[in-house]
Amino acid sequence: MTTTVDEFDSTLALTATGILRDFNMAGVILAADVHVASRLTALLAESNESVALACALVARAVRAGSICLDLAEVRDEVGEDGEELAWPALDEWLAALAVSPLLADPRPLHLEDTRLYFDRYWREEEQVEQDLRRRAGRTAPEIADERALLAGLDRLFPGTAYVEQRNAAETAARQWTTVLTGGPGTGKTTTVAGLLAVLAEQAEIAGDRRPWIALTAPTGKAAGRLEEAVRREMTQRLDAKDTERLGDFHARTLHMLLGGRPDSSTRFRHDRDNRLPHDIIVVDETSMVSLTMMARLLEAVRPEARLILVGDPDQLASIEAGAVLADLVDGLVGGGHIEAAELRTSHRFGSEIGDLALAVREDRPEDVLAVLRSGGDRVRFIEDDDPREALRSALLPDVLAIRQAAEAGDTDAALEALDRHRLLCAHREGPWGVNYWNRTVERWITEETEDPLWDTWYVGRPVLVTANDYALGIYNGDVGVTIRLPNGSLRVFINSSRGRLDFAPSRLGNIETLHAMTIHKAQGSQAAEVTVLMPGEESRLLTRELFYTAVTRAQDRVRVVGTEAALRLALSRRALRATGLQQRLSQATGQ
Ligand SMILES: Nc1ncnc2c1ncn2[C@@H]1O[C@H](COP(=O)(O)OP(=O)(O)OP(=O)(O)O)[C@@H](O)[C@H]1O
Repeated sequence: MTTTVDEFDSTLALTATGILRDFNMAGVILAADVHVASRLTALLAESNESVALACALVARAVRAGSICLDLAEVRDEVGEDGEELAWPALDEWLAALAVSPLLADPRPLHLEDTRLYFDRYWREEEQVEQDLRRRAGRTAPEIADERALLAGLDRLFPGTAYVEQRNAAETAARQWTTVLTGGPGTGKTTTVAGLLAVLAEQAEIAGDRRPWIALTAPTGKAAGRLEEAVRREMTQRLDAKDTERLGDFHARTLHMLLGGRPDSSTRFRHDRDNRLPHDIIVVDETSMVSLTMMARLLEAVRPEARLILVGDPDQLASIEAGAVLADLVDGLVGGGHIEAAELRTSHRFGSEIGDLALAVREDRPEDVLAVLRSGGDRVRFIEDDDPREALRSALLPDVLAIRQAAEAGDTDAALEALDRHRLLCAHREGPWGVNYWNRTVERWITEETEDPLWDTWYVGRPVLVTANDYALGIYNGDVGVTIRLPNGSLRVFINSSRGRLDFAPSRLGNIETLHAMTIHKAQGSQAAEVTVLMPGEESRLLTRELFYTAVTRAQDRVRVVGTEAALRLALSRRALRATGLQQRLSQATGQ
């Protein structure tokens, strides 16, 4: 058999030989993975091909968000693409690794059972495990006045409607580390606000100063939402005394809380030698926190500070390596180190979106389809493999409303129209991708308005900020609109957690057009109405977590566009990430 090699295909490593070449040609590993393996094996004079292959496969695993490679499972996980390849037998593979210079000091790789790690992730995982075990092993925090605690919980979470939240708050009040989990609208923020009030009351009773509280989240957008939601709870539900006890606060990104350093993207001003001064640290959207950030946070939290990790473990995990929240639920709670604080009842959605989300979480595909097809107001399923017409009629009214308001210089109306609707795509490129749909919407605008939109910056261009810019005060996930000022010039107005800011277009670097957005980027944000464009069945991104994350971005209405086959496929596939944190935490003694 002869194979034609496309020498311009950047995924192919033209210099690869032997087993690396075979795996590369089959599309299992990319050129970048081959380079990592070749460099490491050359540096440490390792000639065993199966070790080189293991190296390349670890690089591949990390690219896909795993912390490590499970050698016992990789063959199944690769599936069809690897069927014809000469995989090493597991025992021989492990034996070759055991004597490899790559696993001797200074070891770039670590082997733990059948899990193979790059050193950095192995160390981070171990640090996270040990810090969590240490925190869980401390004597429980003292309650200044038991009766006042119970009375406070009853006051802040009254009646049967709040029982779940009351119990979660009580659990959290009695431990140093809490993982507070729940789907969207299950009252996580309400629980946090009530818990903070109870803890502040306890501090007052004990004669301590007002607790120093940090509210934080992995993205600026999520931090902004957290602050807004806690403020809302304070004004709507807490009485004046509780509010006064809590004092004023601002939510910040984890980067800002830990204190970014110009010389490093993975090290911060606050660390084990310079701990955070706070007494209570609340982290929202913990599903988006990577292993590296969790490691940095845990080393910076004082042992006698409470840590409350809030999130939804069914959502997509961080785009960086790790699936920390799910591991904490399975390992820290499942391993019996701490008590669970889980919220299950949705209070926000009309029941249809709540029912849909629950059916996805609980893996009931027939019910998912039944809710989607029930013909209700809030959930619609447009079963079409050519979504153009459906999307045009769904999107155009809001797109034109943004444009009209932007032309008239009405920033409020333009930003309000922008928040009404999001088109979410799984991919960036290709026919189901954000780039294609951004261009398509722009073409529709041209057809409707006869404006050719020659320039990148046009009136009504909605934008998404894609990187934190501390100098400008805008953060990854912030959104804005390009407005025409009375003098004819264009100015971009962005809703940031620092308030509404405006800029000349030329000052903005990390920006994308926002007629469509990837589901990954939409994590941590919501819109009144969401249209989810399902990719074709061949999409590798199609997973249950992706679909769940997409539909739960909607506050009032969700429209799913795609085929039943694609939907069923998504529901049947989990976004698997190999990590060892859960296993480590589940072991009785992990020291
Ligand atoms: N026990 C309850 N009974 C009725 N309504 C509630 C209850 N708890 C919370 N709510 C209301 O439900 C909505 C969602 O609550 P909250 O914002 O606390 O949920 P959440 O889990 O933080 O949501 P998300 O993560 O999706 O932002 C809010 O409007 C809140 O006031």
